[in-house]
Amino acid sequence: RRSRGVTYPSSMHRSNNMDSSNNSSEQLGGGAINEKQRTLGNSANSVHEKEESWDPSNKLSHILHSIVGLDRYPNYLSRYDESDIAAIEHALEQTLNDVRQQRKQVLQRRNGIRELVEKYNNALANPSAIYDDSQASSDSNDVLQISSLLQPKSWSQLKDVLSDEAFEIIYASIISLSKSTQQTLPSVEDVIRGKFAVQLDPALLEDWMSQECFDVYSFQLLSKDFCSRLRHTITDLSKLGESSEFCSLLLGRRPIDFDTVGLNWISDMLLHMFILPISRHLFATTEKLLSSEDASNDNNNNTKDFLNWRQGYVAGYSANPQSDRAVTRHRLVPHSDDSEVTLNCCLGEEDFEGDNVQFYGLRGTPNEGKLLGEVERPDVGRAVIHAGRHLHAVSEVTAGNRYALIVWTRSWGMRRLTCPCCHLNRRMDASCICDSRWN
Ligand SMILES: O=C(O)CCC(=O)C(=O)O
Ligand SMILES: [Fe+2]
Repeated sequence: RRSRGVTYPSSMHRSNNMDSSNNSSEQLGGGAINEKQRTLGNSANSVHEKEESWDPSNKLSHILHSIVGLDRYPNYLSRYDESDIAAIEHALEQTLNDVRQQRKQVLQRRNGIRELVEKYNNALANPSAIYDDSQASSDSNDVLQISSLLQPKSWSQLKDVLSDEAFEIIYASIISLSKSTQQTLPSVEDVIRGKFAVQLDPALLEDWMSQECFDVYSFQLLSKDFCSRLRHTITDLSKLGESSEFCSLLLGRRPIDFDTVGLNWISDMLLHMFILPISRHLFATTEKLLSSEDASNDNNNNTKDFLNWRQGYVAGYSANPQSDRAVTRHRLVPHSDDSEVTLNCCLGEEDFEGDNVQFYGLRGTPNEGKLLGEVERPDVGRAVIHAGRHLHAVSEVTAGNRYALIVWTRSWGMRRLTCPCCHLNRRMDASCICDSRWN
């Protein structure tokens, strides 16, 4: 397999040999993001490295140059000799093969997880059925749901999910907004799905939220009971996932994605009720999600659209990683997320030790790479919210298991303006090669 990006040197953050390049997502432990070694410090893949050959299969920058060239110039390939053209074709074919292979694996895995969840639901309804293969499964076109964690249908059911503060703030804001616009109180379903745009008064945020360090804020979000039910559901699923019927799915060996296990409502709820309205005040201008004019205009309703993609999952850590408890890592190396704004809520367990979330500054700013602060062992149900480009790490867990609910969000509107590198560094003032002005 080609090795784009694996030539970086190890740094102080990567002294543990658990992070060696063969640490794929199927192995437990360590703190790697994926099998590629990445560092916060100077990369060897810099102008100082004298390795000058054209190698689009192994150098990401070379294949990116080809793709941009193909898009920009007519007859772009005419400037290459035949073997160089073959090298581009080969590199793109490898990428296409990666897409095809991953697509197949992703679809197979999702179907397998659907069966697993259906079996789990059957077992909840009839505890002796867990090993009974004769159970009829539901129609695969049904919306997948987990019967122990159904989407709240009423405001009083939502109250059981959220912390008291979070519920009061959301409920009061929705009542006052529907009164001022003379609408009837929306259904919880409409708010969860984003059909009713929640707006939060900045004065309420000031009372509710604390600043943990530069550009990182924390607040009570979920009820302890809900966190415990979610944790148990995740560990029950991963336990069933380790049975011989399902172990090839590697369910508890990777962070468990809410959409694949029928818990998509959790990601939707957190996006629409909290991340969007909070980001409008805290991140809209710094993360260039809205122009400063739009951000200060209270009547604009862009809030609904400015973050329009989300992925929610549970990440588990332990001193003793175990796939049947969905605790996959010891720690997590410094990284930025492929997200504009990230929410991270502590789910417990109650007695873990270590696992502080450390913040190392925003990419593209003078503080990049400097340790700015740490969030130590928050209360269960307490969340932090930060820009995805804020470098962060999770220190080693020294006792117990620790689960975190993570939601990543993106703005495709903003991402259409820049290439990934300008995007990550928020270089919106420069004319990016993706911008139509660039010629
Ligand atoms: O577990 C955490 O607290 C952070 C996880 C994280 O940074 C991530 O999944 O991107
Ligand atoms: Fe992260």
